[in-house]
Amino acid sequence: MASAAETMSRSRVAVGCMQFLFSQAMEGELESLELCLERHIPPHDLAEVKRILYGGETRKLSLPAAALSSAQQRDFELQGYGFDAAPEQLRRPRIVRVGLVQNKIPLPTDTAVAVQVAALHKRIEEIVEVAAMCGVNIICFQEAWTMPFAFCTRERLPWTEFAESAEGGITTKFCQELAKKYDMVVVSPILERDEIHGGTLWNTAVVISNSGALLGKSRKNHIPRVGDFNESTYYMEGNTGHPVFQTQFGTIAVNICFGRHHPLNWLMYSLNGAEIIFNPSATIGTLSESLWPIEARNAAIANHCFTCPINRVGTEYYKNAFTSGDGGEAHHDLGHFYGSSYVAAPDGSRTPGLSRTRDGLLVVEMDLNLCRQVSDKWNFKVCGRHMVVGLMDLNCAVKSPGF
Ligand SMILES: NC(=O)NCCC(=O)O
Repeated sequence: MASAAETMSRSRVAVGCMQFLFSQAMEGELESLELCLERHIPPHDLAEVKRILYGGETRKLSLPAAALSSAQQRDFELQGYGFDAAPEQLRRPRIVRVGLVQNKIPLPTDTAVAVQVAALHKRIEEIVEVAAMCGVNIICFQEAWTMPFAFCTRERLPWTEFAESAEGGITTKFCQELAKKYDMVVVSPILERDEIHGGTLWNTAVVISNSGALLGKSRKNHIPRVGDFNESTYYMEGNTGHPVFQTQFGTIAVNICFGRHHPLNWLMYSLNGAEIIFNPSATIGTLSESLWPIEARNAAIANHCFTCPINRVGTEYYKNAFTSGDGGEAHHDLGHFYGSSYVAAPDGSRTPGLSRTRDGLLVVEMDLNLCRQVSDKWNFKVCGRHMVVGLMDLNCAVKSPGF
């Protein structure tokens, strides 16, 4: 016969699972802004609406039938778009395909840590396989992709057990295998435990070359202290500066989630040479959805580069209730992660977003020559450089008022 404690713990797990299934099935959320526009705007106005809202209709990529049917079987959305540049006399086009992955957590948050990580690896593996069929050269996953976004709870265990070494952890090894197998650069944002520096935690993107070699890492440099985003309970602002990574397919950088609210952050990655800046995120509708279409797109315009914001999807349920420290009721979830991953180009145009509710892979082909072409036209970065020099002067003036 089961003891009272066993019975209680079994029924708690059952309640957790039921609530998980409930939240997965009952979101009642708008599926996507674009589908809504397409459904309700008369066809003769739609092209003009898209031109005004998105900078025109982005070229649709024709993706392999096998990829489309695999995505359908595996229950995720697959969309593909292309950005072109003008032909040049001295430079060949520099065509690259990027893949953005957004996904729900496949298991309830109270499942054993190793089982959750394995399920996420499996889910990502099946999406990456489809990305490879679509000719993706660089793929990026969502922020802290190997775990639920549990920082809202402020609990230590079991969440800190999801942290791994950026250099030798099982997730980095897994991504190195994927990179080699598919000849693909992999950007893998994880919760990092830095074992050789006191076991500290960081929110880190690991960048792996298409050969499988580790190119380096970039740590989140702005940490939210807003609503239930209690991340500074676990880690502080990163200490890796604004690194860029030279890959076979272009120079890339990773500006993790909250960093997208800071225009100077994007500017620094871009001044260091980034042509594509990924922004793996975890954010919710009530907090940031009206900012989402603006910030990364504005960064692409201001810095003459491509930007790739990625957001997770779904509602993640936690067994123990937590509060927002604002006198409100204790609750069991952070809110709805609204997906809507997209790519913005330096000329200000952008792709439609992926779904607000479904797992998805966005494949985007881009000609990196567009970055310099737009830069030569608008020259925003020349003015940006003056801004940085100006700020440095200001800093000196404050430190030594007689300056
Ligand atoms: N993950 C994260 O930094 N979220 C904060 C909320 C936001 O930046 O929209």
